Amino acid sequence: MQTKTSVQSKNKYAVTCDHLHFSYNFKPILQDVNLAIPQGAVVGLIGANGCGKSTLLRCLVGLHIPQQGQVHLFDTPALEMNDSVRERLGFVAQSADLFPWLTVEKHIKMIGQAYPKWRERRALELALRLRLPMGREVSQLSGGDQQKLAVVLALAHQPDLIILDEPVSSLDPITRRDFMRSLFQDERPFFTESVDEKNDSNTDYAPTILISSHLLSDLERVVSHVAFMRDGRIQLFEEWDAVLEFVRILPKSQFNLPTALCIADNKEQMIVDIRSLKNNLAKNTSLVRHIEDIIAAPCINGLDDIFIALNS
Ligand SMILES: Nc1ncnc2c1ncn2[C@@H]1O[C@H](COP(=O)(O)OP(=O)(O)OP(=O)(O)O)[C@@H](O)[C@H]1O
Repeated sequence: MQTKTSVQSKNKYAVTCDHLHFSYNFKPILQDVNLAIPQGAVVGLIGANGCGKSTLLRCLVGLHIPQQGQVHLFDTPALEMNDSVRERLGFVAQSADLFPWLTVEKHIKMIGQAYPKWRERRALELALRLRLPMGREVSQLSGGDQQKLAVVLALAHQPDLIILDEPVSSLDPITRRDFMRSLFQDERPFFTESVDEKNDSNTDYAPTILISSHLLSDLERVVSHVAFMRDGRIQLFEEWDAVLEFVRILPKSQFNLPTALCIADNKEQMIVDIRSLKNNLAKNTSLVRHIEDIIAAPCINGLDDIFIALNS
């Protein structure tokens, strides 16, 4: 399983975003988005409908041009991506971008011609494992099968950065579980497992993965990091283990801390990180009285807890 332990180095980023702003027809969608995703991280991008997740992902891969700010993929500006960076990227948009008249098998064979590192055999294996009907044209595939094919195509050139925009939204629960296991929970990512390629020199392949999904229980099993968006801003970007250990959701009726000390708040609750509260103890005497109770407050149970607190 690829976990936070496979995050290679905090100093090496697969993706950085600096003060990104994006508007549709003067309507601001992304507002001062900053992100630095370490290489090897598996990041869950989470947020309510319409908060800007797809827009952000499209800015990251250079499909949208931000009005302000910069995106870098492996230190190259996204808008100046050359073929060598493009080959390191696998992107699956929310609606699959496929040729309706081509079969599954033809897609796998044809798309490969554009990539020097294309693993056709592995792509065929994954397609079979996901029970894709190889001889059927895309126009006759279900929405879920189209999603699966788009992911197979995005992974087959062994990209170093995989960006998936709601890749499992049309899959039934059993297929979804198999699919997530194929991608994340094997000993190594699926594409390095092929028996006939056991001697492949690239056995440490651990791509950086950014995946947006509303299926939070699926995400929390596989992510090393979480990025929560609200109203076009990144509200929280953190290692998932650190969130589980240090984040508390507190009732305002019991604790009423200054908003500046919170990650976010709603009418009834505050989301806090006890590490930053501890750093502020010297400046805020009322905190001193509360800090032990705050530390003793229950940890969060899952991504649902934060999602609900951020969006209620
Ligand atoms: N082409 C467009 N023109 C104008 N507005 C758009 C366009 N595409 C998206 N928007 C608006 O931008 C906002 C963000 O949309 P986006 O698709 O990025 O949200 P999202 O977080 O991915 O939502 P969801 O979870 O529903 O997929 C929404 O208010 C949406 O209506």
